[in-house]
Amino acid sequence: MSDSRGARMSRRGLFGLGAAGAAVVGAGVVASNTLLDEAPVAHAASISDPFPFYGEHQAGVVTPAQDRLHFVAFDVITKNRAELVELLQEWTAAAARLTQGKEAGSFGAVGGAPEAAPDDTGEALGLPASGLTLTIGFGASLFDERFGLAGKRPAALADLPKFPGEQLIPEISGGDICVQACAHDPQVAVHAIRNLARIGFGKVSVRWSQLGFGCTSSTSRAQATPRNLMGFKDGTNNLKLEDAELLRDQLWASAQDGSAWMAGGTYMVTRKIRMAIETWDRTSLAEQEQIFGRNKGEGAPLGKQAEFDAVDFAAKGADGQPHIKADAHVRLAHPSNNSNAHLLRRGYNFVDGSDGLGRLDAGLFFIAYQRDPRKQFVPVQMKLAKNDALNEYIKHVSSGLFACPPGVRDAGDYWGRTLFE
Ligand SMILES: C=CC1=C(C)c2cc3[nH]c(cc4nc(cc5[nH]c(cc1n2)c(C)c5CCC(=O)O)C(CCC(=O)O)=C4C)c(C)c3C=C
Ligand SMILES: [Fe+2]
Repeated sequence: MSDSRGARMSRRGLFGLGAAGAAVVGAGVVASNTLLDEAPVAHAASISDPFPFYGEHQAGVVTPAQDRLHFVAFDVITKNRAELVELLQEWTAAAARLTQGKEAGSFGAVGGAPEAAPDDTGEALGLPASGLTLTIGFGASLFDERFGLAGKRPAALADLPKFPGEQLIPEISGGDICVQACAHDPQVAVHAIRNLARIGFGKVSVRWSQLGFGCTSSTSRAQATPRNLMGFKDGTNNLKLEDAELLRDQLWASAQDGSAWMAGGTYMVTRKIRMAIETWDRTSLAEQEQIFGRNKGEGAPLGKQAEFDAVDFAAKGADGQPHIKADAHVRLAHPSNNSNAHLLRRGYNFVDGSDGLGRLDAGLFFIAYQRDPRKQFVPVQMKLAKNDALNEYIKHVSSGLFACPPGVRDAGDYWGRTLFE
């Protein structure tokens, strides 16, 4: 393709920042990271700004959770390993551009030859980076015989067991490769996934995807805790980007874990969890609060006053009963009752319309990152599935487990290089 009309154009360069008056987010701490910093993510100065793409870890994990999600799982349809590697390289180049507020390719939506399909789809023209992060993960099914990866499947990528009560739909579960796109503008997140799918035409096909809004977990102490669709603050006792020691211990994989290619990476579990919202809405406030073990207004542990007061599972009320019941969600999920297992939760609300019976098809698209799901998500979820009072109101319908490789170091690197090298 000729470059004659195609001077490099960015969304920004062409159409201006469009960021005037953008809200300031976080605590006003400006992103200051450089390549391969130990703590790669700070806070963008505004919700229009970009987060760095290159670094030791992928962005989109400890990055302060953005408001919108477009998550996609692909099946790889090419059987050719070289073609798959080439696609990962093309995707990486596009992701490096998109996350910085540029178009997917150097010609862009309108700068290429008129007789060729544009190398950007155009719907984000004029929009800023909007805090877009793109995070890739590899599912267990990629590690079969097709690409010679069978010997490289990490032990931590073991299939999840069947949990009591789950009703998984295979068509919206699993996948060879996933990409999590998070941004403050839904059009920017959707544009990114759409362009990755376009670039992957003939090599991958979309298996399933999910839109989300109103991040349901804060991942930084500078963020206010958001609320889930049950109306409760969600993410109060989440792993946060400021917890450096816990992140090293509980989030990032190391070479000593057994798969050297995953050093600096992490494991992502996704669960689409439908809520019986209409039933929940007819449940008394007192019962709702007992189910979670926190109050609805402040998000304080029952028996305490403020959101971040320490939980006391031994404390009892005047009736001699524990403030936080045996089957309360936070009692069952708390690290102190789970061999100190922590999760970095980064989920989103979803409403996929209604079900034709007058009920909203709504819930939580749960996403959790961790160093080893066998020691973290699996035991916690097994306990919840068996005992959680919340189970009366929720149903797990989709599941995913992905190994998210380390970050892309620089423009010569690509997503998954350590796996394919
Ligand atoms: C297996 C992991 C978890 C699933 C699945 C899950 C589903 C789920 N959670 C909420 C709402 C809340 N969860 C809260 C706390 C909390 N949840 C988990 C794990 C899972 N939740 C953990 C590890 C924790 C932290 C427990 C603690 O340390 O105290 C809370 C309280 C506020 C908070 O700390 O985030 C709420 C509210 C829903 C609605 C849901 C499924 C639909
Ligand atoms: Fe929870």
